[in-house]
Amino acid sequence: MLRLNNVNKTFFPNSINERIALADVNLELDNGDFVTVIGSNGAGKSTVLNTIAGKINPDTGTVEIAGRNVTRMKDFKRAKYVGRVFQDPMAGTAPDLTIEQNMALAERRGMRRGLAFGITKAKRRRFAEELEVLELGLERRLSAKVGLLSGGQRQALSLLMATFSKPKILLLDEHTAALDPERARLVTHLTKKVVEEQELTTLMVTHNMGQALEVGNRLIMMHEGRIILDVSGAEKEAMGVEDLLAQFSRIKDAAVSDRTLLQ
Ligand SMILES: Nc1ncnc2c1ncn2[C@@H]1O[C@H](COP(=O)(O)OP(=O)(O)OP(=O)(O)O)[C@@H](O)[C@H]1O
Repeated sequence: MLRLNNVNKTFFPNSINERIALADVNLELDNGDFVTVIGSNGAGKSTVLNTIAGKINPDTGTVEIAGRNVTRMKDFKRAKYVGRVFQDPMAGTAPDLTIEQNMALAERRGMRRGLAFGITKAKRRRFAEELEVLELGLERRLSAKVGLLSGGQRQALSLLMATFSKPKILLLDEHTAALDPERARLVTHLTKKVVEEQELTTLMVTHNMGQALEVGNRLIMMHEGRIILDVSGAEKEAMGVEDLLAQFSRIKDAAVSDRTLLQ
């Protein structure tokens, strides 16, 4: 479903500010894989997501989504294959538009832009049904401005909107990091539910080790632009936070990110 082949990315090459963000990254995700990504500061986690989304062009290597080489495809064209939720609850939704207007826009993602929202009765009913899944009562607030929602409600809505057009790959970029623990738990729960129900292929960056172990069927750890650990299935299930910390301590000079939460 997703394939990164020998992807390299260096920022400011041959200068004093040179940063090797990705060094020969090879990664293959099968249909329905839910992979959590952890790593040290500057390990390259966001750069991996940006490369898949087309925000960053790799220097060398290729990106394939659903068997198609998208390496040089512009990000807005790739948007129909890629759903993404960011850390900032403000990033995924438009605060001055209503819930239903936001959803109508999300539905048009990857299609020709137009200003008309075209919200019919049938569409409104469908949006309400989609929102019911979240169990937050948002289905009764379709005409409320999104700016009035809490951070957790906005992230839940962003998650729903990101998965609207059945993306080939869902990218979650520390999407619970800015939420308080209770809301983070709620959004984590919703993430599991949405990903399972829609059988989405998902890559989730998190700085929370407990969360990285709790969700998904596979976990990768990055350090200095490389994937240094890749565990799945029973091996992942058997792992605890202390095992991840032990992995970090085995790497010379590596320290867990200073934002790391153990659970
Ligand atoms: N747009 C950019 N311009 C210059 N350097 C960048 C850019 N984006 C990332 N880098 C550098 O590339 C390296 C990898 O950064 P990246 O943001 O992918 O790491 P990360 O694993 O997401 O880190 P963190 O957990 O600290 O957010 C770092 O050295 C970073 O400084």
